[in-house]
Parts: sequence; C-alpha cells; structure tokens
Amino acid sequence: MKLTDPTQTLAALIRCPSVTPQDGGALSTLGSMLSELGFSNERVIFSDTGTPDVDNLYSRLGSGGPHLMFAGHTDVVPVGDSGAWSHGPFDAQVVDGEIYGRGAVDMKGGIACFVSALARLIERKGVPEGSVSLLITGDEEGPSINGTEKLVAHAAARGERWDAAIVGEPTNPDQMGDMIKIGRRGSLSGTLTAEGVQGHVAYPHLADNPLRGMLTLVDGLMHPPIDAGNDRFPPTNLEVTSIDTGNPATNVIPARATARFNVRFNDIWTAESLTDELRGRLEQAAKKTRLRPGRDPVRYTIEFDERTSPSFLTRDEALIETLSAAIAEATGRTPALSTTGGTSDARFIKNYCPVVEFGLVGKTMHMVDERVALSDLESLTGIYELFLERWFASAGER
Ligand SMILES: N[C@@H](CCC[C@H](NC(=O)CCC(=O)O)C(=O)O)C(=O)O
Ligand SMILES: [Zn+2]
Ligand SMILES: [Zn+2]
Repeated sequence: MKLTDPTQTLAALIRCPSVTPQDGGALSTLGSMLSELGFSNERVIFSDTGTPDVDNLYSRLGSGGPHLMFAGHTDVVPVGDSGAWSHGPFDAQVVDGEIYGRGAVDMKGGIACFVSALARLIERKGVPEGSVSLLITGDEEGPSINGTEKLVAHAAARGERWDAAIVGEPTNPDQMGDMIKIGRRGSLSGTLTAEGVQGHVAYPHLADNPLRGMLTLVDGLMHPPIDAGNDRFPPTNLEVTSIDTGNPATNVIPARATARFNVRFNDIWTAESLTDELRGRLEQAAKKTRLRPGRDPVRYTIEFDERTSPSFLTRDEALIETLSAAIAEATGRTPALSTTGGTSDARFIKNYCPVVEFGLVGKTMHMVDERVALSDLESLTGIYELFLERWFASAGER
C-alpha cells in the first residue's frame, strides 16, 4: 500500500467492518500504517459497567516537543438497510470519482488523510522536529465511555503532554474549506414524569389526564426560548425526544406520562445553572390551567442524567490561524469558525490542550451510500500536510 495515497489508506480502513463497538481489525490496520512511518503503538482496552469493552490506540512518533495530537475514531455507525447501498458498505469501491463505504467521511477518511499527509511530509522533509501522536478510539459512535475520555487520561497519567490537538471529524457542511469547529455546545438530557389519575376516556372529569399536564410542562420548558445565543455560540435549544404513556388503549386515560429531552446549551449556562433554570420553568408551568381548567398544579418529577457535557471554546489564536491559513491556501476559502452541531470527543481533550476540528464534508455521514470524492481526500491531505509543516515551524519558534 502507498501510504501517501489517501484513497488507498482509506480503502484499507473501510474494509475493516468496525461497526461500534466492534473493531473489525481497523486499529491493527491503522497501527501497521503508523508503524511503517516510525510510530510506536499502544493498544488499550477499557471496560465499564453496563457498556461493551472497547479497544483504543495511542500512537506516537518522536519524543520531544512541540507535541501535536490528532484524535479520532475508527468505529462507525451501523450500515442500516444494506440492500439499499449502491456498493457494499465495507467494499471501498471507487465509482465516478467517489469512494463508497461506511466511515468514508465519519471519520476513517479524516484519519486516512492525516496518515497520508504525514507520509508525504516525512517523504518530502523528514520526520517533524517534535512529536505527533494519534489518539484513536473505537468508542465514539457508541456510549463514548470506554474511548477518548479514558484514553487521553491514561496517556496523560503516564506523562504524555500535548501542545495542541486536531480532531478529524467531518466539519464542512458543503465544500472543503467551509468550516472549522472551534468549540461545541454542552449537552444535558433528562426525564420528566407527569402524574395523573387513570380513568375512562369518556369520563375525563373523574380522571386526570397526565398528557394535559405533560403538554403544559413541555410548553413551559420550550417557551420562551432559553436564550438567543451570542457571538460565540448558537442559541441553547431544548428538544423533546419522546413522550410516552405505554398505554395501548384508546378508551383509557393513563396514570402517568414520561418525556425524554435533550438540551444543547451554550456558554451562557453551566449544566448546574441550566438545571436550575429548567426546574424554575417547570415550577411556573405546573400552575398553568389552560389545558387543565379548575385543576390543582401538575404533579411531576424531573430527573437529569448524570452524564453531561459542558460547552467549550478554544481560544488558541495561533492554532486556529495556522489551520485557517492552510485551508485558505489549499482551497481558496476562508473557513467559518463555528461552534454549531453536536458534541464531539474534543470535549474530552479540551482539558489537556487547545483543540480544533477539521475534516471532510459531512453531507453523507451516517447515511446509506456514505461516500467521499477522491478530490476531497486529496484536498484534506494537502491541508493536513500544510498544517503539519506550519504548525511545527511556528510552534518550534514559540
Ligand atoms: N454517543 C455519544 C456521543 C454523541 C455525539 C454526537 N455527536 C455527533 O453526532 C457529531 C455531529 C456533529 O459533528 O455535529 C452528539 O452530538 O450527540 C454520547 O452519547 O455521549
Ligand atoms: Zn464521527
Ligand atoms: Zn458519527
């Protein structure tokens, strides 16, 4: 395999069926590529109650500073309806200038381009003065409990220190060069239960329909908007993801209703202050009687999931500027510096070093026929190569 060719490095990774939490040989395949470039590999399996064991890879080239980390994941989401794919999801077929396969953009493609960029740089200029590490997990698409969070802590505990990190998740909405992610909103989930009184649907006055209470509470959670966002972050947003009573009958008012919700929140809030805000909204909403005339306030309980993610924003201007300049030179576009979208494993890295994210175009991620243009692979490889060269040159000077 020619490591300088991102189509070849990506094809080798796609052919490993690493549907989370399975590894499918992906980390060994990547480890072999990195060994060929002179990296030392460490494989670590992490375990936790109620979650699958997951394999991870930490690989380093060099021993001195400055030290750049590239982070990502080799696990992929399930293929979905395999019969609906135009080409086998693990066959890595190239058709009309695009390579098809699960993980092509999210995010084996990002990893493949980084490996090829390193191979090109080493071929052209030799090993960079400093260190490069790849911190790669098989648990990003799953619970994210036995992956990056533990791997970065494990490496730090045995003395690893990084000056900056880049995560190769797909960040571009439409074209290469559109967007760098320089932070992410936080995430908070919860379960709301509204109590009622079970009864006959034709005699509602004898019962208390908990769905009337639930709709009242949900309205209070969602309105007015939690905030309008700011110049760093989009608005905080609460989405209800299910409302359920488990009631199979149409002539029975159920006893209780349960809703699940998730909030993506910006840096106006911490998980604690947001929790207080939501509790306050529920207290006020419970008293509203529009859907429950003449009734006492809604009886409810609210529970917030223990696992939350804080928002974060990377303020390392030199890192952002070096990456933006490499992107502008390679694509002719000035990338937006964004904090939109979901969470990513960057949330686990930000406590160790400044972290930014840049990868492929995300349009087909998680879809049937996930695919990437070979020209995009070439573009990202060129960007990573330029970035590596410049980051080491400038970090060495600082
Ligand atoms: N399963 C994990 C992590 C869930 C992370 C997920 N992130 C994305 O989908 C990335 C999309 C983007 O780049 O905008 C999310 O935001 O839910 C967990 O549950 O912790
Ligand atoms: Zn991903
Ligand atoms: Zn994904």
